[in-house]
Amino acid sequence: MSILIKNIKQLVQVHKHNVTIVKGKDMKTLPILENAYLYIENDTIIEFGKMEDCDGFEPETIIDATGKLVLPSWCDSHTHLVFARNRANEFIDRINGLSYAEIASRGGGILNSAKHLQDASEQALYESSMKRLDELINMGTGAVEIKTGYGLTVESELKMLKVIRRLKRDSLALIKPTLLAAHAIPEDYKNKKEDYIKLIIDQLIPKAAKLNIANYIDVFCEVGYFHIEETEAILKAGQNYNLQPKIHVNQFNVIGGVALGVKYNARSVDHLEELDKSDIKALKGSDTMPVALPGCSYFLGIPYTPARDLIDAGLPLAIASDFNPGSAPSGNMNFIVSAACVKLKMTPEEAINAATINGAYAMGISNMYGSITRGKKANVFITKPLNHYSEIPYAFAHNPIEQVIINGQIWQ
Ligand SMILES: N=CN[C@@H](CCC(=O)O)C(=O)O
Ligand SMILES: [Zn+2]
Repeated sequence: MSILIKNIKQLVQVHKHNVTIVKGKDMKTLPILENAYLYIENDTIIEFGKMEDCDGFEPETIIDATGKLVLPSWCDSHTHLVFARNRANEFIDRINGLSYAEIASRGGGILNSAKHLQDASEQALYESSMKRLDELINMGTGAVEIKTGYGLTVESELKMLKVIRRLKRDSLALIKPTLLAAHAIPEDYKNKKEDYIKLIIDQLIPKAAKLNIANYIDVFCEVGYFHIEETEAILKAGQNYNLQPKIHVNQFNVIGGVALGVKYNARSVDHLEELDKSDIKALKGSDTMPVALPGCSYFLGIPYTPARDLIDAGLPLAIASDFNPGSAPSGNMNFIVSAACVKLKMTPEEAINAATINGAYAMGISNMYGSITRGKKANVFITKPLNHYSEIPYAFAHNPIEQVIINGQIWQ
């Protein structure tokens, strides 16, 4: 299969050399080629350039992109897209004044999702999750991290990992699985949290490792969930089985999760709605990607991650959807890019870098995804007619996408 996309108004995020992370001031630069072409063979980007140099190709398919833009697909590095039921009832409760914490303390929240997931069959979960994943692909996402964390028993956490494995095998999107058994304290362990942590460390992590079914280990490091020492014990156990940390930190409270993540060489530290100077200091010079989740701030009405403080300190930043039934029931990365501009005060260039190269970095895949570079995977989308890439975040909540090419295939 070979595809030539020609007459592209703007080919966005084009790099001759393979850039795998963009930090600080450099995030303001988004390289583009105007009046360009892109040539794809099988699943790989082979060539790109200016239209005047578009010569000698004999593609099976030609797409005329006159007046349209081409971007690398969004890389969504933080989702919980495997779940059994939505939690629209909690949405109403919050409108009527209950907080996320109050809903959780009444047995709602993550425990509510766990109850339903434990009762659901692997097949039913697979089918509903695949539908959600296809919806994300339609909206321009080409690579997705997916977490467990609604199982909360050995059996159900493994069931989630098996669902994610099937999605990974069957979908054209690139999937990265993360074990998040430490997402909440299950009802049965309410007064014996240490036993649940022991179960994760002694049983679940070794079993998941034996099945070779997860890349990352995650913990909801937060007051009322898992404190620093507990998080550290779980990260250490994961490290023994080559599971790199990608952790939930600083959503509601600053308790030292960022520095802990850096200490364990976390691939990313996610949320960061609350942030202090010591967190920025800890991140400086590390290989850990900070990740903002503006969809969660929007939906819960909590502060937005202070992106300017991070970027202006010379750090990189990724943005992700946090797609989940409780705090962010949308996986639309076009909206996330827009929210990053409007609410996090990121420029369109910064937001697009954060949702492509840096999102890919936060999944450990930026050598193959996140930019238009020769040899990288052919995951791109073609927009509807637009004059400039800044019109994507500008027209918030509109769908800018006309056509998706994923893994070198035209997505219908
Ligand atoms: N904060 C922890 N986990 C999810 C929410 C999960 C839920 O409410 O179901 C998050 O990233 O926002
Ligand atoms: Zn999350």
